[in-house]
Amino acid sequence: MNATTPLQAAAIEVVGLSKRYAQGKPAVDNINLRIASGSYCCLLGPSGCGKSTTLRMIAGHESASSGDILLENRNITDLPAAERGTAMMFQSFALFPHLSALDNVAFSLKMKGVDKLERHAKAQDLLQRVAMGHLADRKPAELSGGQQQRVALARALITQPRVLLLDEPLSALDPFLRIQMRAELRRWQKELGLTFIHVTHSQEEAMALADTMVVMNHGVIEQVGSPHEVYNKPASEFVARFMGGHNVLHTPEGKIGVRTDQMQVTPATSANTDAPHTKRAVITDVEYQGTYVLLGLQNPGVAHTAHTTAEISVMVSEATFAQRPYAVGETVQLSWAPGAAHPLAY
Ligand SMILES: Nc1ncnc2c1ncn2[C@@H]1O[C@H](COP(=O)(O)OP(=O)(O)OP(=O)(O)O)[C@@H](O)[C@H]1O
Repeated sequence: MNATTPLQAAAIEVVGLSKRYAQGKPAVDNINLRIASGSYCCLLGPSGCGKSTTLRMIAGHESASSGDILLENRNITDLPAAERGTAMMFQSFALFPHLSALDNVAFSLKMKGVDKLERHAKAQDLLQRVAMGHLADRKPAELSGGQQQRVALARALITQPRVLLLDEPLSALDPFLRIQMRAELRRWQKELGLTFIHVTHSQEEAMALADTMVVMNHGVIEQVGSPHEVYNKPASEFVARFMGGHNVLHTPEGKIGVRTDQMQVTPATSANTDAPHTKRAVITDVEYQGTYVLLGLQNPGVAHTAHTTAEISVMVSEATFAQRPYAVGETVQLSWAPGAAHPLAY
């Protein structure tokens, strides 16, 4: 699939990019992608889908088997990592524990042989930019998670990258900190006006952060779009199921996706069978979730045991459910507005 973001200039363009580690299907299989300059792009997909390999090839930490990578129209495919104009921020920030914030930020300049006075001045300047100037002498263990993230950001920025690459930067954090940190990442990206490419396996994280989501599976791109587009119009059964909140139904017109909150439940009557945009189903689970009740349903005639998993889920508001509660075993009629059904390509 060709994935293009029109109008804006591309910071990164990937053309026919593949990575083959061994015999068999490539880890990344001939992908095409344009990432708009100044945008927040999330590469998303299940474990093993090829998202980290894609990021590592952009970073120059992995060679491409074929294809090209362009950064602002410059072909960087075969350049060493340090000459590409990209920088990487790793999982849980990967700061050196024995170095101060200042020395962590100055580290890559030290490796390049920049003298101490100059590298410290540059590092201090960057720490000030991320509101950490006053804590430059602290070691990572003496900083909060949020402060560590800002040091990691300053450390990545010291090479003046055009594109910042983030490999699951939040995955090792506890859930509360993760939500705080992602809001901060998003703020810094907008403030710095840089292009961020962030790899995650979390749909929620990608939806919260991305201007553009790239959903990958088995080494190929399944869909590219804004979180709203991807969530509301999943292109394939995989995307609908991976994003969650959707039912995949087989209709005479083909496979469709319908959001679980856009299906209505009514008691089954003999009058309402077999109409378009409706389906008979039997309730197998009733889960109270607070503001809504989640009904699990199965096709009629399927034997229901403790091991049966619901084929269809429907969210009913608490108030609607209170007006007409449903019980396990009850046969109901599901219906949806024609506009709520999205055709799935495969
Ligand atoms: N160095 C390697 N040598 C051989 N195979 C590899 C190597 N790195 C990755 N792979 C394989 O390539 C495929 C894609 O891996 P990749 O790490 O890109 O996936 P991912 O989507 O980032 O997964 P995760 O979320 O688990 O990190 C997987 O099948 C993986 O086993």
